[in-house]
Amino acid sequence: MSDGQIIVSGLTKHYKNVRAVDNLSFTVAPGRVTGFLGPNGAGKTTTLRMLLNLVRPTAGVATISGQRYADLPEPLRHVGAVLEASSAHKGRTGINHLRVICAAAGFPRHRADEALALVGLTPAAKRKFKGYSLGMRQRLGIAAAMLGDPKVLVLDEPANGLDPEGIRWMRDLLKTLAGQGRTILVSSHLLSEMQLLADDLVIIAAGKLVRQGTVDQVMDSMAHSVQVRVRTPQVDELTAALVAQNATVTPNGDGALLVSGVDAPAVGRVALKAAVELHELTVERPDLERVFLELTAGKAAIR
Ligand SMILES: Nc1ncnc2c1ncn2[C@@H]1O[C@H](COP(=O)(O)OP(=O)(O)OP(=O)(O)O)[C@@H](O)[C@H]1O
Repeated sequence: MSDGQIIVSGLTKHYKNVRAVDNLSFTVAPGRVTGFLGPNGAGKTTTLRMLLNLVRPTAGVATISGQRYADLPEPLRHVGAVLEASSAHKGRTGINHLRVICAAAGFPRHRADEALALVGLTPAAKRKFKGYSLGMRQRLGIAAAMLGDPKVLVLDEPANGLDPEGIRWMRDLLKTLAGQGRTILVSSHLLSEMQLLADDLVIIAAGKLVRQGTVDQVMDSMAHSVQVRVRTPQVDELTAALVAQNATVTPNGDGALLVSGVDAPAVGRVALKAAVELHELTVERPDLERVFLELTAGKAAIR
């Protein structure tokens, strides 16, 4: 029951004419930060809402630690969720907002202080919510989700509105929580964010799974776009030798060559065999932004 694994299996949600989520299956492991990534309208929020029993699936099932959310004996102690920017009674202080939730959920009152400290809001404990910045509201939302000390944390676009320092803070917090063995599932439509935040990625487009794996695996799955950057004083000899091995060679304009179709060791071997001197041999990995665009292109029609 406490393993914290999330399993999404054949999950489907149809609204009138829209297949918001379409036979989606993936797993989320405990002890890791999983980025749930997709362009706007891909179906992320709908998926998270089905996971949390807020939307009824048309088909399929989502379980947390082997049970549907609705069947978890103490859901708030098992799963914390931040689905949109935290809202609270405007005149209430941050600490009182959390104490009210503790009282309603039956959590000990001291959890409010602990959760506020966890998100670094202790100095603003007695300030009213209406004076909180968007970043502070996001932090308060996470504090509220953590009140039950949950094994699983689900966050929908938590970095929205955060400045770079706020995003850094969020990354450190989520990595710490994952390091404690918790399952962290965090959605975003922004790649740059996920590149910083996530260990694993689940990428969806138009309600369907596009890729799942570690950040590195997802990158490697796009191996055809990996290029080898090479520099040599014998450009013509090396180009001819590589082309003979079916590699594609493109001058980079700065004196270097970009080679695709063969990996870096192969370029080294070809150069050695052709007695070509190398001054540089590096792997140019595509950035996640490019991978993401390639993966979701054409599937992410604006809906
Ligand atoms: N209650 C609803 N009724 C009808 N269509 C809906 C409803 N909720 C979502 N949709 C549609 O389902 C699709 C997926 O929406 P969803 O909000 O899950 O995507 P998302 O990936 O979270 O996108 P965003 O990042 O823009 O929030 C969209 O086309 C959306 O318009």
